Amino acid sequence: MAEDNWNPQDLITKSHEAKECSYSPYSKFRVGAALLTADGSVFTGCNVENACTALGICAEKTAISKAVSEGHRDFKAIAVASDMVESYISPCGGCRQFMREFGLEWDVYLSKPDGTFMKMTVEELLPESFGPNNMERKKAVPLH
Ligand SMILES: O=c1ccn([C@H]2C[C@H](O)[C@@H](CO)O2)c(=O)[nH]1
Ligand SMILES: [Zn+2]
Repeated sequence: MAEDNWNPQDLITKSHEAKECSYSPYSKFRVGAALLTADGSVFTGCNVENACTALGICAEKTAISKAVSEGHRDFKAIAVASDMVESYISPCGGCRQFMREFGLEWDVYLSKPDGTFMKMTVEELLPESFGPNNMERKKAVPLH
């Protein structure tokens, strides 16, 4: 996906494709995510549940962790997909905080299976948030 020339619909399609890998035998609620980084890479994720149900991980967290663990911290957008046709999938509070760690001014596309979406910034999803700037004495080690 080219850096300055990307189509939200492509990212949304990738999030629905990622949903196909959802491991959700307990909730039967499939979620997929596709995260676009500043250099044009896309990292996808799905929710991964567990018999110890509290240990499940959301699709958004999976995608963000994949990207960060491969050296990406600069994000442009994340698309999120579920099977709900009546309402847009809405990231849980934990995922909103997870997104916020990497900035407030990037976009979240909340989608439906027909490809329609609602676009919100991370800041709109999590106003008045607590973030890395509130932890100035614990600066992250820079990548390069
Ligand atoms: O935005 C969301 C909302 C829910 N879930 C997952 C968590 C759990 O596996 C299932 C039901 O909550 O959906 C996500 O992955 N992302
Ligand atoms: Zn979540």
